[in-house]
Amino acid sequence: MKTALTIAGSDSGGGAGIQADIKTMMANGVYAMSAITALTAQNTTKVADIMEVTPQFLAEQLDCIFTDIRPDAVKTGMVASAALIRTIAGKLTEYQAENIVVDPVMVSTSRARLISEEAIETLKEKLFPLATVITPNIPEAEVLADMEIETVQDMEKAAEVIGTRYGCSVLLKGGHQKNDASDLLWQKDKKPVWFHGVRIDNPNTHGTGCTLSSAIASNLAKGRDLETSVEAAKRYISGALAAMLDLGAGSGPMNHGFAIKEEW
Ligand SMILES: Nc1ncnc2c1ncn2[C@@H]1O[C@H](COP(=O)(O)OP(=O)(O)OP(=O)(O)O)[C@@H](O)[C@H]1O
Ligand SMILES: Cc1ncc(CO)c(N)n1
Repeated sequence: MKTALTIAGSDSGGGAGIQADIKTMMANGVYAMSAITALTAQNTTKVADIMEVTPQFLAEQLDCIFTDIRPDAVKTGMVASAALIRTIAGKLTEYQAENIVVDPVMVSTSRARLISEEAIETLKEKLFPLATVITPNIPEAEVLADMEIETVQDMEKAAEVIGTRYGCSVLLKGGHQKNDASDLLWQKDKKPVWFHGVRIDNPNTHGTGCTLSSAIASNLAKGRDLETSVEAAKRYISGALAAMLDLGAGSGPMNHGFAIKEEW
């Protein structure tokens, strides 16, 4: 069985972060492992508190994982501080990790800030150059490209600016667009590719970013190329949203197990 690792924060509400990642990896047919960067006390309406692990403890988790079950792909999510990002970059380099998907998580769906200003700089400098692909949403891409994004043309420009600036492929997610939910993949020396998605009328989108990046990592772990992996991930997230789970008082989680039968 192929294996995947998520390096991210725990969401006590179960819809985003480590919990979304593990559910997604399992549903996509790979063995899931996790290195936790922080605990969040969180539900569908708020992030009440955050407790980070120390860089040393994160390093110990990564050592245990890589010296035993080698991940075929790695996904990184919420990493709030520069010291933790440096630890991750160091360990991924030391173990020559492959198929790395970096989700530059900055703000939760419930609008809580999940990264410090200083850490954004470290993310750009240390982690982006190691990434097979980074997966910013529109607000994150605006920060990374220093420009406003309103139109499809703006998305194409921003993806090119980010990819050229940081030397990695970029999947600019269009979940925050008004009309559709199409994502753009920019790769060096290739034509940009649009992955067209129909906007599903579902207000429960907690954890969509975590889920998409984990589904991409799962497919890369299975040996698929980046374009095929994004296409499969898009199908998976559309299915999870279309299942119309409705839990919690805020923007609720998706049904990650929509394709799993309930009875055995
Ligand atoms: N209503 C929707 N219908 C269909 N697809 C959607 C919808 N909302 C988001 N998506 C898709 O979900 C994926 C994640 O995109 P999005 O822009 O929501 O990420 P995000 O903002 O990082 O998520 P998060 O809310 O976890 O921070 C993308 O493939 C996007 O196109
Ligand atoms: C732990 C965690 N990671 C990522 C997100 C972004 O959705 C979140 N809300 N919580």
